[in-house]
Amino acid sequence: MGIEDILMHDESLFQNINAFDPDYVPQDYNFRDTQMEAMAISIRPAMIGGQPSNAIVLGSPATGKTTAIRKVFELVEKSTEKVVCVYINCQLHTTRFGIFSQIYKKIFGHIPPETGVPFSRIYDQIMQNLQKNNKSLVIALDDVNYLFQSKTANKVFYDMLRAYEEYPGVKTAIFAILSDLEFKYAFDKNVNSVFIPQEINFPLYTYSEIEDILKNRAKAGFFPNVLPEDILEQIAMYTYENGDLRIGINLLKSCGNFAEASASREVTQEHFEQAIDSLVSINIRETLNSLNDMEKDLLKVISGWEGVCKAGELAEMYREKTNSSYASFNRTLDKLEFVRLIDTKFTGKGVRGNSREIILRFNPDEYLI
Ligand SMILES: Nc1ncnc2c1ncn2[C@@H]1O[C@H](COP(=O)(O)OP(=O)(O)OP(=O)(O)O)[C@@H](O)[C@H]1O
Repeated sequence: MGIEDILMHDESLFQNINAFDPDYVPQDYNFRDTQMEAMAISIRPAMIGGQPSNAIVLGSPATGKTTAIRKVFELVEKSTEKVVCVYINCQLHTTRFGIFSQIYKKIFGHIPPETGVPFSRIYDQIMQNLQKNNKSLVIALDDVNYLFQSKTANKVFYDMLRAYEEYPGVKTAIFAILSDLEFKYAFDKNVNSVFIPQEINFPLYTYSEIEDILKNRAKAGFFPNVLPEDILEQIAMYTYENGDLRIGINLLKSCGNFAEASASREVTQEHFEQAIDSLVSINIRETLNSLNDMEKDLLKVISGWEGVCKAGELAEMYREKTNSSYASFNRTLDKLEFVRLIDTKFTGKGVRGNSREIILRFNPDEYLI
């Protein structure tokens, strides 16, 4: 059956539409060998009865951290039963109980009952099991900054890394993943003395790496000849400029959807432009949803501002409203700029950037803050 027949048959341009899903694990996973090797070096001692080492995994969103860790964990578990690897998303699991429940589930095959069982019992069962079976435990805490927000970071790190004191012979390590590069973490002393991580950096992809990754993804997702080379290049350039690979993967998918909707056999310039338009509004909405109350409050003040919005005047008004410090105002403003909801323009005047002009990057009438 040729491509024409296939298209006539099910009228789809997609060979595998799941290739664009967030949890799709690509077969070709290039450009991250160095980082995956560093992870393997950290875990390797545990495979021969030694102590695995801790790591901080740093990189902007969509630089491949989660995928790399999942791949390494899978390889480790394939080659030994001596190391238990658990991946935990800290946006979903923010409590000590929630996190150890995930570890418990990995070891015992089911989540512990949510009521009636104290944390200490679950913890004890996990550690006893590791001790008895002579297994090490390596956990990846993705978006670990959420544990600091919920004030559980110190407890969780302490429980994990000092387990050997109460359960001699138990070997544990943490891979802490951070995609908010601005985030400065600080632990208590008793955690600092046991959490001495090696740093594993995931740099932003270059243009040609992005193009290569997107080309492979398009190959896995579309039938041949659906995506012309020049559209791929435009998608790669847009992705590179926005610094987020997920945008490119989303764009591929929506280009395909727009092409299909207009019964076209290939993606055209018009479909690409439609895809860009739809993407911008989805992204802003998602970013707005992810803000905390303080960030939303500041953005509301900026949206309602009449005339030119200067940082100094904004700070005063915001601080009056919320009783917050200059430092927290600046942090919040930086965050809004970092997520690209605002731009700040230096005018060269004023102290400490007080005369910076704040410019909204979206139309506030179209979105609910
Ligand atoms: N080298 C690569 N090759 C192919 N696909 C990749 C590569 N790196 C990242 N991706 C894809 O980009 C998307 C984001 O990757 P991933 O979730 O691993 O990034 P991340 O750094 O953990 O992001 P975040 O910090 O936002 O959680 C996924 O769809 C993944 O498949």
